[in-house]
Amino acid sequence: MLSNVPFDQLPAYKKLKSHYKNISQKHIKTLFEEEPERAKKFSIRFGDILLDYSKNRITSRTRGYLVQLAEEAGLANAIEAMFTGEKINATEGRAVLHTALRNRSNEPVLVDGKDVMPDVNAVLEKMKDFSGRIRSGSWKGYSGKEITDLVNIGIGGSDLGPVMVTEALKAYGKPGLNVHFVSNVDGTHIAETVKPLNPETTLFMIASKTFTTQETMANAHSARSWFLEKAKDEQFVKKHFVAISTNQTEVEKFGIDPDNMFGFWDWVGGRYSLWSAIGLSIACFIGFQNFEQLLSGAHEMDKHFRTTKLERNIPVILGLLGVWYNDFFDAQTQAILPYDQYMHRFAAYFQQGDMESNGKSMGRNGKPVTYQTGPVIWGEPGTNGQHAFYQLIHQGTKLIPCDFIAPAISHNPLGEHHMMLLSNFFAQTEALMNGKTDEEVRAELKASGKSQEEIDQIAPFKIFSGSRPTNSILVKKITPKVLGSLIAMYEHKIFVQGIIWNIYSFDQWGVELGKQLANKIYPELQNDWPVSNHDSSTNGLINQYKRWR
Ligand SMILES: O=P(O)(O)OC[C@H]1O[C@](O)(CO)[C@@H](O)[C@@H]1O
Repeated sequence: MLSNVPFDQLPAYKKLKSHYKNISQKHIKTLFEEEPERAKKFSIRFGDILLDYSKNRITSRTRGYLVQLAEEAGLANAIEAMFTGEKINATEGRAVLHTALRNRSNEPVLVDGKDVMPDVNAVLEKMKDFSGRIRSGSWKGYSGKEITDLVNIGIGGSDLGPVMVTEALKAYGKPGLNVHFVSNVDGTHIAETVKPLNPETTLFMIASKTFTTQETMANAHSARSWFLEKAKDEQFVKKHFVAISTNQTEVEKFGIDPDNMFGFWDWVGGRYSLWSAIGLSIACFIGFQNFEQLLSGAHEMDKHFRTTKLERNIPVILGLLGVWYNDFFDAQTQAILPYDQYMHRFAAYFQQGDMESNGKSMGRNGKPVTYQTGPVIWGEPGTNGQHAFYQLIHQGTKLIPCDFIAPAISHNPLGEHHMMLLSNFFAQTEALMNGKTDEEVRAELKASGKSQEEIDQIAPFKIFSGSRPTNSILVKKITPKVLGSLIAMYEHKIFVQGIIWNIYSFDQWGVELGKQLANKIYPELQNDWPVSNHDSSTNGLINQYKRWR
């Protein structure tokens, strides 16, 4: 059982409130002057990952109070409850066991008294066999040709993880085997994706936990029609369509051979499912061995999370820092900024991971929370972001805690590119911390030959307050293993915050209302009669649409 005490009633919350008053005016630069060895004190090394969180507005005392907060929120018990298959997703009555999917130790994990590992391993074996056949060319299409193009059709958690990972690990992709992803119900997505493809060499993976999601089923049916236009014979569907789902009945209804179905279980949340059969496109693209490395990296992070004391525990520290800014500094957002072009979908992936998990306002005690919960997650790769939105991070009125992520070794060591990229990575966190004082600005302007009048006019605009908090996550190289650890690190960070905020992180009821209303409106669009049963705005928009279409 998870505890359910509102976070602002925990004793450490009050301590942090008054501590905040003392520390909030202190510049991070001053903290470094007071403690020149901060970097050592506030960094954690984990294999090929180094987290340096010293450029934050914290002291050892802050960390102590934050750790106390985690203890009082019952974090240690909650971690055990998750790993041991307790039904901590109480509003859906489910266990939360994405960690079992990557449990490389193979130690039993029980749900309702049954070890899930044999089933997990059986699906992995099936994925190994299938991905091997696709990659070797022994899986043939209906006309005897090898498969060259895989199209994953899914949305949300059945899309974002595979998209992000296949992009992040593109350097490991098999030449000649292309992966495509269709998610949007906008017909443009499927139409543009299949345009250059040949049905003889294309295989569709219909990825949907429920196999009832409107977008995915519409796209799957359109893909089937596109395929049959050329293949003609329904019998060929089984060579070109596989399903990834928990719902065998619906899979069979669609006409997919149950032999071509890859199962998973209700204890795998959609946004935590890339480790399951949902990762089939990943396994095909980077190869099963690399997929296993991805799982291993995540498993290593799981062990770290489960066994390391809280003040040395990476996901715990990241989670607590997030709480510190979200609830004491009133930061509204959190930026994730990878200095790695391959990681360009990483922030988008964790938009779902974090915002669908912790975008909740009802406490586990059934009462609305009286404090801020999940932040808005956003970000783009550096250095592109620098030329787009960093202005606001440096000089805007909002406090935006940022995670900077970069690999020391590039997959494309082209001339000096990587050194240039990393000089920006290092420079940005330093600049955000130090800022630029009035004095420094004036000295600079003077040195450039400006008159006193010009200096007085321009100086105020060139001042940077600094003290803008960042975490630096420097990794050796983005390998499948390192990526697996990074993803698991953020997953557990989200978990830590959900526990502290006393909310349920593993349901997503908020997505339902929009779905219900769309289903209600859809039949109203199927005729040309004006509607009058909604509010005047919705009626007006629907009727204008009907006049224009
Ligand atoms: O895999 P399914 O069942 O098609 O659901 C897709 C997505 O829809 C959601 O339920 C809501 O967006 C996500 O949690 C899930 O990842």
